[in-house]
Amino acid sequence: MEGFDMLNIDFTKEQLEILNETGEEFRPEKLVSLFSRSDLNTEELVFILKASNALYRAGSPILSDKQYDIYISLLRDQNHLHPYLNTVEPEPLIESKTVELPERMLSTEKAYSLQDIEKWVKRIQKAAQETNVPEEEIDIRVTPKLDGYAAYDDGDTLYTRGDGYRGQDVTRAFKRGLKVANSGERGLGPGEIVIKKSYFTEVLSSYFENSRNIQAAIIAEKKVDNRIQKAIKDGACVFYPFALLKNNTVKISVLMDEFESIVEGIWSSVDFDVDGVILETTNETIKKYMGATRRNHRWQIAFKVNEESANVEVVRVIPQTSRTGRIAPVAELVPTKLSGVTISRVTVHHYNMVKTNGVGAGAIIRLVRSGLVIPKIEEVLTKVAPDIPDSCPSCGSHLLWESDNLICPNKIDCPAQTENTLVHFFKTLGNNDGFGSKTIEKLTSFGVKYIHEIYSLEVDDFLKIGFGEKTAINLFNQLQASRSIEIEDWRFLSAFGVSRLGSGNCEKLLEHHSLVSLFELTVSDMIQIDGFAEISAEAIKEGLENIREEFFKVYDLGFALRPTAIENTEKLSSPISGAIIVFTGTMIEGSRSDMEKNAKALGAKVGKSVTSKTTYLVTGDKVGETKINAAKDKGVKVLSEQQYLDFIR
Ligand SMILES: NC(=O)c1ccc[n+]([C@@H]2O[C@H](COP(=O)([O-])OP(=O)(O)OC[C@H]3O[C@@H](n4cnc5c(N)ncnc54)[C@H](O)[C@@H]3O)[C@@H](O)[C@H]2O)c1
Ligand SMILES: [Zn+2]
Repeated sequence: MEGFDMLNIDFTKEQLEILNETGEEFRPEKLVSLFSRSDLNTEELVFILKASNALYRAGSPILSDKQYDIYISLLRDQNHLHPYLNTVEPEPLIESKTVELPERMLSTEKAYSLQDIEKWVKRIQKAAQETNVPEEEIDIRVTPKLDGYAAYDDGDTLYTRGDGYRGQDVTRAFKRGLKVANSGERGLGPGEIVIKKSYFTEVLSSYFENSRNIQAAIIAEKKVDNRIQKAIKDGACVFYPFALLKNNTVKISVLMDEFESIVEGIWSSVDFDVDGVILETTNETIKKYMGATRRNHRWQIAFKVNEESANVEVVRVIPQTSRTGRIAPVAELVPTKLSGVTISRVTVHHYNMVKTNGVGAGAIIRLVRSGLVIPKIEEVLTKVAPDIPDSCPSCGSHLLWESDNLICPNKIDCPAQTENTLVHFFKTLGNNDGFGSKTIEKLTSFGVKYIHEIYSLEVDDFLKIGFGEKTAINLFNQLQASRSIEIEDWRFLSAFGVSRLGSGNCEKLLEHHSLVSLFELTVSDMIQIDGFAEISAEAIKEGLENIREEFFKVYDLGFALRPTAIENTEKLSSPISGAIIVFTGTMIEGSRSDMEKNAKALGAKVGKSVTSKTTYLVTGDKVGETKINAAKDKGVKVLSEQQYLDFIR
């Protein structure tokens, strides 16, 4: 059967113990015999699933996720109503007592291919049609799927997911010093307990086999190991609420076109174990309409990939000078097939890696490709003495080390840097054709160095440089088009390729300041804006200073720039801006979720339950005296729905 040939059926001592402890009759010999068969009946499939789940939850999986999910789909084919498919796979109990969860916690539907995602997108679009939601209003939020221990924080109690309805009280984890990621507050609902990958590798990996063992220890009743206690104190273990996750939210119409780069970006956006990405629509009407099965939300899906790896020989490592002068080491490989495509080159992180890991001709590396993601070097199996260049392959300048990187310091006339900067400009604008690396190479060989010089070229000039007549006219027309077709001002700015000014940061800055005024910002202006730390603000300021002259030469040519909307000032001037509000009880004038959304739009934060940090408790109908008094005791101001509405109006 496909996907099962690499199955490891030697049980470890730990796995045998786990199977034993479940108290069920999961005999290892029976499992082994079932694993080798492809004609399983329903009962046998469920046996495999239950036993594998027990091993997986205890931190010692016997199957890969893909293999497990194949068994799930076999069971679904035989009986899609089977109870095992309609529940959340249970976690082992840490102690016997369970408590009801404040909100149901579900599993997710899985997709392993683009086709699966396309089908899901179609279902969302259908739901949108049926509820009269225009296509442009469907946003898809993409977040990393954290591979930790699922938990729920209502502000007072921390719960495990349990069976999705009832979990266990593990508030003790917070008492042990566990923090909420991103210095977030308590009460943000569902999330995962996770451990920083880098910390695990550097500090814990010689003592613990995997991070799952540690996650389990953080919430366990028994005393925590000193190393784990230190990891908690160091902030390496955190509870990460999904609400705080870095996300990429895109219109549904562009999702499939940009799928690879979105997945790649999100997959590597956190320093935690990630086993996929979560896609979900954020439109409340659609969410409500689609609802959930007993196992998963229909408006959410997890994209997972099957990882493949191969040991590959390096032919040589070629240095390539990038736009910023960084020398990128590119390893040429003996062509190797991996997840269906032939791979013949892979980028090594930086030259320090080449040096310390001995990547050079003859080295053997382990190459991993996770589904669509670009392959990467997982490990260097056989090191060799590497070749470290000392001069720039493009301009011959003497290279300098700057932390992990080799840098060509020749900012002014290194052809590679010039070419890549120009290519980057036109590629980022994205509203023109023809200025790819071949054209740019030709132009620079004639001494063109700057963007504004390209814009001064006439048809005649292109002819003189050696372009054919048709191409010359086309290039000239494309230049005009690139100025008259409207583009967002953040895109225009990011086209200049200032380090740390990718499109995201450009947009964030432009939400607070106009394009031209960015050049006058001080570091302290910049760090007022959410997401800018001092170091990046300094780098951005320096970067802007470096492009100032060229930027204004280009800007003055007149582009059709669409300004980014400046952040809503209504938000900042509203009476509840910055307040933390909890809504409770049945509201009369509108639904509670609408009120919560409105409060957020007015700049407030909405909490799930009252803590000493809460500013207001807004009470609807039928709220008990005890609840109100408890809030007052915590110093929280209590408002009735009407008082609250008067207050914000
Ligand atoms: N290898 C095995 O033997 C084995 C056994 C059992 C289960 N599994 C794997 O686990 C899956 C089912 O387990 P599950 O239900 O615990 O997990 P899941 O893979 O279905 O994921 C659902 C969970 O993802 C979490 N999550 C992480 N990041 C999130 C984000 N950004 N947004 C929303 N939710 C996020 C949530 O806690 C949610 O409960 C199986 O499909 C299989 O892949 C493997
Ligand atoms: Zn150079």
